[in-house]
Amino acid sequence: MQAINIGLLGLGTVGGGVAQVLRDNAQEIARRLGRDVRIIAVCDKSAERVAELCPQATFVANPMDLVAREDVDIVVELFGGTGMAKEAVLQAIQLGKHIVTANKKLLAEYGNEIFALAEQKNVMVQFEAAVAGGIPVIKALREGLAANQIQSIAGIINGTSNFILTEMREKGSAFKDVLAEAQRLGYAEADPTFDIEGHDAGHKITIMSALAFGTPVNFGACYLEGISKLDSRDIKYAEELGYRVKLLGITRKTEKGIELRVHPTLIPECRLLANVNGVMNAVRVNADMVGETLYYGAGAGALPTASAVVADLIDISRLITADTENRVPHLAFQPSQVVPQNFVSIDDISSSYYLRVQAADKVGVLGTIASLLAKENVSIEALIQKAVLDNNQAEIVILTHSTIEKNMKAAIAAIEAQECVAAPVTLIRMESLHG
Ligand SMILES: NC(=O)C1=CN([C@@H]2O[C@H](COP(=O)(O)OP(=O)(O)OC[C@H]3O[C@@H](n4cnc5c(N)ncnc54)[C@H](O)[C@@H]3O)[C@@H](O)[C@H]2O)C=CC1
Ligand SMILES: N[C@@H](CC=O)C(=O)O
Ligand code: NA
Repeated sequence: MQAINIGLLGLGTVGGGVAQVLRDNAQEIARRLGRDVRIIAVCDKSAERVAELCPQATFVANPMDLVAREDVDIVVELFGGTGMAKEAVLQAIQLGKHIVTANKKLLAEYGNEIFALAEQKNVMVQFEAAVAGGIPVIKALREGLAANQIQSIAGIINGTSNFILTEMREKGSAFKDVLAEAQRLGYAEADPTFDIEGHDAGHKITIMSALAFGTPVNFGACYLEGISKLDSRDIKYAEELGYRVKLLGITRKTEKGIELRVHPTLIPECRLLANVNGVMNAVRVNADMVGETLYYGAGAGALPTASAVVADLIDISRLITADTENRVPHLAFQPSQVVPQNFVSIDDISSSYYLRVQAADKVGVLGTIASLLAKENVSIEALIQKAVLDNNQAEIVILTHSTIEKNMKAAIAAIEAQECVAAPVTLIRMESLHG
């Protein structure tokens, strides 16, 4: 059988991994697929890197020339970002090329336009590497769980943030040193703010939310809060109370609509997700028939991500001649069934909370705080006073029962308005992750 010809846009961390996987596992892949997969053309800023890593391929300086090549069957987009990547992907689809991409930003922001054009042009856009790197979670959501109504997804889906949180907790390392190490190891995005401010996890949970609930991708509806403002004291106090702090992406179907959010979260240390460390990712899916399932593996890095890219190449190569109706729909549901739904504002979610209040260490302060919480219907689950700080101040750590976020924020505003309260109150949401 004729080989499948790949045109590669981007030979960076992931592109280099794809070249290596296709080279080192060429025989295994051909045994599975019944034909060879070969990279025939590469566009990258560095012609030298192309000559070194893909000596068999033609270097192409202009991405538009690569996507226009008649001998290219599948375009693999690994540029990243939404500039040239978007232009080249749309043009490739226009020209009838199938696409494999690892670009979650592109799909979370422009997926609706890209999938609509792909359906019109009868081509496939595959993106397993875009969510949780090497973990086949897109496959699980689109195919493995297709018999279910999905209820919720919660995941550690940014390897860089999880690596930083793990190193801070285990070794007491400084935030910026660990971030530099994550960049050196090829885990971080070209602009690492996307990792530490929650955008990357937001892109990924947005894509999973669309797949789970049959909605168009709607990144604008995603609440984002990253790890950059986390204080190591909160990680320590959480630990003393039996919790770990993780950056979670959460999407959940509720009576009010779909929740879609990313934020640091306290998780009981006995839960599996609390014990996912380093660059590892894990996604927990709750669905009505199967119950809880958990997917774990490397969420970033050259070879794990390339593993997902090459799996998509194999999938497309198998389906290339299949009728359109036999293909798995891009967003898991038939295009006519992908319908807009209501998303819940962060103020209307229900959660329990960890609060840290810095206040004067004097009689009556605890009582004042407790009564301000009670006034907003916030009930306290645990309250401890931590070490007395300089200036006669103490830190009060409070765990609350579940309450509506706007009530919690109203109580915090009232607490912060007290003269005895010396600094903004720290709030971290909690997830019990049971049931
Ligand atoms: N690094 C990782 O662990 C993972 C990355 N991803 C995604 O994979 C994609 C690629 O990421 P990396 O390989 O880490 O990035 P990278 O920055 O290492 O590689 C990008 C490559 O594309 C080339 N490039 C970019 N724009 C170009 C243009 N206009 N013309 C020619 N060459 C151009 C650059 O020269 C570079 O070699 C991104 O969308 C990223 O979000 C997804 C999962 C994991
Ligand atoms: N920067 C991302 C890479 C994979 O998607 C991460 O750290 O998870
Ligand atoms: Na994946």
